[in-house]
Amino acid sequence: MNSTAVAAQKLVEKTLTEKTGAHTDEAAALIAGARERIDSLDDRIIGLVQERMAVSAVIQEARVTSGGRRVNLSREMEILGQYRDALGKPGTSLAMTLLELCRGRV
Ligand SMILES: C=C(O[C@@H]1C=C(C(=O)O)C=C[C@H]1O)C(=O)O
Repeated sequence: MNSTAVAAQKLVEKTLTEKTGAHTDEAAALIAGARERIDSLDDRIIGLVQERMAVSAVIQEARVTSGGRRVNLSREMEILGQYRDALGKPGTSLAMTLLELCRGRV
């Protein structure tokens, strides 16, 4: 690497360190790599939420078309319990947000 390349590389490293808040290059590289994995997981989670919304809409549509109600509270209680059992109290909030996305506010 010539001196310009070394200077450019140092600039990139400094930026990476600043971006991650790490105090060593090693930690900054680890954080940058792990953040890529988180971005990829978030993309998949968003895709799954959108898929859940579409499946939920099919169920609600079928029930409403058959003369029933859009919302089924006993089923929603089951879902809230499942998320709370798996994730603790914040799991309930997460499930409420998911249900709100899937069927709108009550
Ligand atoms: C999808 C359904 O309809 C509604 C939406 C739900 C959901 O998104 O999980 C759960 C209960 C209902 O309020 C269902 O009854 O299963």
